[in-house]
Amino acid sequence: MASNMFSDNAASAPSAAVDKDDLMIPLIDFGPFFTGTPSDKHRVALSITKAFKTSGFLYLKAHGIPPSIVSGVFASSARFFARPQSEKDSLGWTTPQSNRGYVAIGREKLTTVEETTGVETLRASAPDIKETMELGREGVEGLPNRWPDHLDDEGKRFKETMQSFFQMGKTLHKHIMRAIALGMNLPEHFFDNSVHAGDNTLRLLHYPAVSKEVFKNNPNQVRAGEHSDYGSITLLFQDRHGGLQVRSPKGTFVDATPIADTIVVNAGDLLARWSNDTIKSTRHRVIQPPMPEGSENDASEYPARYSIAYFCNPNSDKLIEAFPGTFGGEMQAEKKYSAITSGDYLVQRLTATY
Ligand SMILES: O=C(O)CCC(=O)C(=O)O
Ligand SMILES: [Fe+2]
Repeated sequence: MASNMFSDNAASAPSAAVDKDDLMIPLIDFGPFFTGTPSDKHRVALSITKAFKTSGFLYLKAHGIPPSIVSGVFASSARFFARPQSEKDSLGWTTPQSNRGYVAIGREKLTTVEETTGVETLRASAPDIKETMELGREGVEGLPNRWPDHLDDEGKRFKETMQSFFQMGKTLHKHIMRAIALGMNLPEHFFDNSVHAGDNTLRLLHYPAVSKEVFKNNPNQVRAGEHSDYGSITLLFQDRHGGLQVRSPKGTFVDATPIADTIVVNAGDLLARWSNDTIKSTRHRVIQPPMPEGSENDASEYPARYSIAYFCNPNSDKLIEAFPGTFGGEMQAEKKYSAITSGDYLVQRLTATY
């Protein structure tokens, strides 16, 4: 019956988490992808793929990582950043090839400027006000993680917590890639062998409390500069303070306000390239959070913010070139990019920003 069909569709349609200046970011329930009928699964896959093709961003709930695990990772991250600076510096990030270790405030400048000289100028005028800890896949020859486990018991627990969370992110990446495969009319397991290594980066971020003066005195000041992500997809866990903004088709920046127990998922440049630009990698940035109404407005500082960005990547040795259905055919679309391995591409991009 037509009316039933209509109400079924209406009930299952994703709601808009953000809808401003032609930027629509849906909130998608991933649950039915795991437990629903094949048609539920297909419907979820299509809404995920549609979001990646339009805004490049979505919010995901029922993604399979329990909220208690996420809060444990946030707490462990906060304790890590509260360590003395000398301890953190002893675990410092070294090379783009490794991309592992602690990155102090001002070291990385996220930007859209591809040339290193431009990055240098920006870094000098308005460095990102953030510190990060980058954690990679374990067991890669010559590229060890910089764990604090030799420091104390807390350091040992940090290592266990992050290793276990790393595996959860890897699994979620696989499931989202399966949704994309279905949504792009490919076999569900099409990407499995391209992402199974888990060459991902778990980045813990801490944006320290900052005096309001800092932003007032420098209009270019941000917490993290405008950029797009480099890999396949990013799983972003935010705390309750906002500040993340996504660039709209109109060129404005629109708040991606935190929604409890959801993650923000966005497509990265490698997925855009892999999909022959049918999927969008959208620019975003982090600014000072909007201040809540009331007494906090009088505070002289913006509060600290923590986030967790789990950058998913194809296997390092995977040759990335347009996948089937995104070139040729009726649209007569050309392959827009030459093939490059995921590992080489990421090193190129990281070299430009550090
Ligand atoms: O902290 C955030 O909310 C976003 C961080 C981010 O975009 C990044 O590290 O690539
Ligand atoms: Fe990002």
